Formats: sequence, structure tokens, C-alpha cells
Amino acid sequence: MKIGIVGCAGRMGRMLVVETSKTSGCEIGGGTDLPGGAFVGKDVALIAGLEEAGIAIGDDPKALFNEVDAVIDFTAPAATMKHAELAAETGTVLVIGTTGLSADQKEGLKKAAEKTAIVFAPNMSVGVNLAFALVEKVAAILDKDTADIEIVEMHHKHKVDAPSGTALGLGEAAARGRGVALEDVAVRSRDGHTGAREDGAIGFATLRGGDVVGDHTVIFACDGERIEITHKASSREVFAKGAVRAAKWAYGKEAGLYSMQDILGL
Ligand SMILES: NC(=O)C1=CN([C@@H]2O[C@H](COP(=O)(O)OP(=O)(O)OC[C@H]3O[C@@H](n4cnc5c(N)ncnc54)[C@H](OP(=O)(O)O)[C@@H]3O)[C@@H](O)[C@H]2O)C=CC1
Ligand SMILES: O=C(O)C1=N[C@H](C(=O)O)C[C@H](O)C1
Repeated sequence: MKIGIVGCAGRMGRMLVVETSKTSGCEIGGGTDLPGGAFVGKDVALIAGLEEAGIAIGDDPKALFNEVDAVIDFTAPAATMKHAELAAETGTVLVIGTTGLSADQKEGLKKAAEKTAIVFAPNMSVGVNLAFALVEKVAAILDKDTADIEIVEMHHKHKVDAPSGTALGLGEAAARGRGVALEDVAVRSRDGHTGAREDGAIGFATLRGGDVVGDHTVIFACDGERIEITHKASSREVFAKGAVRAAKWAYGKEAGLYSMQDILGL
């Protein structure tokens, strides 16, 4: 199958070009950068450190969607929404890793997924998706009178959204386990005279610096003991592998909004 990578010059974009090229049954069908972007016209494989493929990076996503069987999108929320519209219009499979989408934007994805198969996941690694399942289970066992849930994440200094999509996903898993809505209990930051912690709150703390690929810890703090579930990504390859796997899985599936949990059978 032919896979297109939108935002192919980004940190994840380049990794996705490499992963697609080395996955059996997959080939690079093209890539895009922003119109006027520095990489438009350059070879999609060459900028990812591979041998030249003879495919120039374009700036017209519609042409790409018409050319390929699936598109992988790790870009930015506004761009992702345009790509979702194009996927719906052309019936192309779309795999979305972009984080930081608003609630309205997530609703927009549901609408687009009425027309084509879309996989949307804040983290494509097997380990994090397993952590989602573990966190839900632990949160269901340790009620709000037994454990305080805090989620700590650290990422590289270039990351633009906070808390990370994965941290919010872990929060949602914990809230699901507790049978509550995350938006009702989330405390996304603390500063100043905050007062004592509310029972049942799910707290978030965000750290940024250096080249950290992605660290997440969910802490269940009880009286006299603490359980911590930690995931540390040491390479972006795990996300790229998951995304290409998702594209292969979704190809030929009926329209719908899918998650990595569907793909991994968790
Ligand atoms: N789900 C997962 O497993 C993971 C998700 N992510 C998420 O993926 C996203 C990207 O991360 P990362 O690769 O580090 O970020 P980068 O900024 O390195 O890459 C994003 C790329 O998309 C480009 N871009 C933006 N808008 C458009 C557009 N309209 N058309 C084409 N290209 C566009 C950017 O171009 P320019 O630089 O010119 O703006 C940039 O090259 C983030 O939301 C991040 O949180 C990251 C890792 C794993
Ligand atoms: O921006 C990143 O780099 C990452 N973003 C995702 C997120 O927001 O959770 C996934 C991963 O942790 C890397």
C-alpha cells in the first residue's frame, strides 16, 4: 500500500518516512510540508536520511490524498482538521498522532470518520497503550478515599502542547476506572495558595527540557505506600512503528474512528 506523510519534514514525519520505507507491503507515496516551507521540492526520502526516492515533497495535501491509500499525520491541530476533511472527501485512511486537539476538533474527527477509517491516538506505542489499560484497572480498584492520582510527564523543549496528549489519555483511563468524567476532576496545574488537595482530583504536572522523547508516570498515592506506573520512550521509532501498523490495519476497514486499543486488541 502507498502511504503519504503530511508534515514529512518534522521530527515524527522523518521517522515515519523511514518506518514506512522499511515496512513490508508499504511504500512511500509522497509527503507534504507547509506551502512556502523550506522542504517543499526536496526529496522526501533524502531529507529522512534515506537514498533518494525521486519523490518531491509537495505543498498540496489534496493531491497527496488522491495519490495514496493512507495518510499519516503528526502535524498540528489546525492542519489535522483540514487533513481529516480531505480524508472524508477522498475516502482515504487517515492515521492521526497529533495531540493538543480541542473538544470541538475531536468532535470534527468523529464526523469525518463517518466517511472513512480514521485511527486517532495520542500515543502509538505498545507500552503506553498497555499502561492505559493498567491505569484504568488500578484506578477501578483504588477508590478516591484510598489513592490520590497524580500524573507527571516530561518532554523535549520543543513540545508546544501541555499536558501531553498521553498524560491526558492516562487521566481519561484513570477517570474511566473511577467512573467519572476527567473534565470534572482534572487539576491541570497548581500555583500559589491552592488549598488542600480535593479528594478524587486527578492532578497533572508538566516538565519540559532537553531532548526527552516522552516520559509519563501515573502515581497512586495512598497512606503509607505509593504505586507508580511509568513509561519512558527512548526513541520516536516506537511511535512510528505503531502508526504504520495502524495504517496497515485500517486499510480496507469500514468507516469509523478507531484507537490503538482497537489495533492492539487491548
Ligand atoms: N501519537 C503519538 O504517538 C505521538 C504524537 N506526537 C505528536 O505529533 C505532533 C508532531 O510532533 P513533532 O513531529 O515532534 O513536531 P514537529 O514540529 O517536528 O513536526 C510537525 C511538522 O508538521 C508540519 N506542519 C504543520 N502544519 C502543516 C501543514 N498544514 N501541512 C504540512 N505540514 C505541516 C510542521 O512544519 P513547520 O515546522 O514548518 O511548522 C512540522 O514539520 C505533535 O502534536 C506531537 O505531540 C509526537 C510523537 C508521538
Ligand atoms: O510531542 C511529542 O514529542 C510527543 N507527543 C505525544 C503526546 O503529547 O503525548 C506522545 C509522545 O509522548 C511524544
